[in-house]
Amino acid sequence: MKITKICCIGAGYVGGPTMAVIAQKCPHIQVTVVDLNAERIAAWNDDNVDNIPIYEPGLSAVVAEARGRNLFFSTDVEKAIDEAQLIFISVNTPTKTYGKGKGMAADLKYIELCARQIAQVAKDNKIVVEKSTLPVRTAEAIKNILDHTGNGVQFQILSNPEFLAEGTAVQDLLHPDRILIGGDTTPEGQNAIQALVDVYANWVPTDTILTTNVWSSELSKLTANAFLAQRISSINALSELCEKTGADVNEVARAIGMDSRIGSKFLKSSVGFGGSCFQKDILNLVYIAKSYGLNEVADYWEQVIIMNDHQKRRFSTKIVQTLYNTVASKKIAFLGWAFKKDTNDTRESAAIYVANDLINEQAHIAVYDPKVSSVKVLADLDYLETRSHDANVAQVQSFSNPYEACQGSHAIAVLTEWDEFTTYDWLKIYDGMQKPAFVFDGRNLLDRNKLETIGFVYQGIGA
Ligand SMILES: NC(=O)C1=CN([C@@H]2O[C@H](COP(=O)(O)OP(=O)(O)OC[C@H]3O[C@@H](n4cnc5c(N)ncnc54)[C@H](O)[C@@H]3O)[C@@H](O)[C@H]2O)C=CC1
Ligand SMILES: O=C(O)[C@H]1O[C@H](OP(=O)(O)OP(=O)(O)OC[C@H]2O[C@@H](n3ccc(=O)[nH]c3=O)[C@H](O)[C@@H]2O)[C@H](O)[C@@H](O)[C@@H]1O
Repeated sequence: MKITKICCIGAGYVGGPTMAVIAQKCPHIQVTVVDLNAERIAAWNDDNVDNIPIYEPGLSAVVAEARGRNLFFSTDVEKAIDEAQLIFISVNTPTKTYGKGKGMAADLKYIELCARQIAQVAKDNKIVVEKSTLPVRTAEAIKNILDHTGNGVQFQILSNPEFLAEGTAVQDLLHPDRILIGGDTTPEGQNAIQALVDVYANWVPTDTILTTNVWSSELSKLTANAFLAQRISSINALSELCEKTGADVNEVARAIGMDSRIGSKFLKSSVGFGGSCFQKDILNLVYIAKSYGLNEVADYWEQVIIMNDHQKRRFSTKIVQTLYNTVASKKIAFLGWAFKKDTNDTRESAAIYVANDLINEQAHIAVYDPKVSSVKVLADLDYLETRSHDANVAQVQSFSNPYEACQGSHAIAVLTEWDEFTTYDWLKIYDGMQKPAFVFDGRNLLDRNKLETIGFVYQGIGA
C-alpha cells in the first residue's frame, strides 16, 4: 500500500516535530496533526512561525517549509482520522495518579480514547501506529477495542516508538540511529510494516530501519530509556564517592568512557536527570516486572529512580549546609529551569525539586532561564502542592536578565547547562553578590579555576 495521507493524534513534543520532519521529507504525503488542545493547535498555526508551542533548534524552519503545503495542524480529529490511511497515536502516557498502579503504571486513558475514536470514525481499513511510549502488550488492548467497537473494517497495529531527545529533536529525526517498527508476523502485518518502512525510507537509510514483532518493539523503547537513565544514576552514584575521596567524577567518566565497551555518552554527572520520560518509563517497567512477580527485576530498575531522587536532594542539602546551615531569607539565584539545554520543557526538571527543598527552608529563589516563563516556573511549583500559590509567589521571582537575577544573591545554583551561562561577565556577577559568593554548579558547566580566581567559592558535582 502506498501511503498518501497520514494523521497524527497529539501535537506535542513528539507528534509536532516528528510529523513536521515526515512532511518536509515526503512532500507527496499529506500530514495532518490533530489535538484536542485548541490553544496548542492555534500556536502551531501562528502566522509567526517563531511562536510555535515548542522550542527546538531548527524546528521553526522545518515547519515554515512544510506548513500549508502538506503539513496541517487542526482540531478536527474525526476528519483527519477519516481521511488518513495511516494514523499515528502520539498522545501523552503519564504515570497514573489514581487507582491501581498509582505512581507507577502508565495511564493509558488517552490511548484508549484515541482507539475508541478511531474505531468509531473509520470507514475503511487503517494502519494504526503506536508512537507514544507504551507498556509491552498495549497493542493487544488497542486491537481489542478497535475490533470490538469498529465498523467491521480491518486494522493493523504497529509499534513505532520514538527515540528523539528534546533539544536535538530535529537532528535526531533527520539522522536517527535507527527506526524501529514492530508488527504482526501475518502477511497483512508485514504489508503494514512495509508501508511504514516506505515512508521512512524517503530519508532514512534502509539498513537502519529495524523491523521486529510488536512486543519486542514496545519493550525496546522502555529498555532504551531505562539503560540511558541507568548510566546517569550510575555516574551520579559515583559522584558522591568522588566528593568523599578526592577523585574527580569528570576524570573518572573520561577514563571509563574511553573503553569502547563502555562508551563516552551519557556519563555526565549532574544534579539528576529530568524530563517527561525517564522516570515515567522506568516506573512503568518496574510496575510491569512486579505484575509478573519479577521482584528482583523490579527492585534492580527502581534503584535508578531512588538514586536520582537522592542526587537532587543531595544538591539542595549541600547548598543549605554550605550556607552555614540556613538559607532563610537568603536570595539564591537559579541559572536554568528547563530539564536540559535547548528546550523550553520543564517536566520533572531537577530545578523544581531543588527549589521546593530550598523554599521549605525559607530561601528566596530568583530564576533566570532563557526559554522558560515565570508563569511556567510557578505552575511547576504549584503542581507539587507543597504550599499555596500565594506562598510560592512570595518566595520565587523570575527575571529576564541573568545579571539582575544574581544581583544581591548569596549563592548561584546552575540547574541547566545552557551554553550562554559560560559567556557571562562573571566578575560583574561576583561584584554584585553577597560575600562569600557561592556557586553550586549542578552541571559542572562553568570554569572552576576562573571562578575561584575571581573569588567565588565554587562547588561542582563529584569533584
Ligand atoms: N517528549 C519526548 O521527548 C518524547 C516522548 N515520547 C513519548 O511520546 C508520547 C507523547 O509525548 P509528548 O509529545 O512529550 O506529550 P505532550 O504532552 O507534549 O503531547 C501530547 C498531546 O496529546 C494531546 N492529546 C491527548 N489526548 C488526546 C486525544 N484523545 N485526542 C487528541 N489529542 C490528544 C494532548 O492535548 C497533548 O497536546 C508519550 O508517550 C511519551 O512517552 C517518546 C519519545 C520522546
Ligand atoms: O523517551 C523520551 O522521552 C526520550 O528520553 C530521552 O530524551 P530527553 O529526556 O529528551 O533528553 P536526554 O538528553 O536523554 O536527557 C534527559 C535528562 O538526563 C540528563 N542527562 C543526560 C545525559 C547525561 O550524561 N547526564 C545527564 O544528567 C539531562 O540533563 C536531562 O535532564 C532519551 O535520550 C530519548 O532517546 C528518548 O526518546
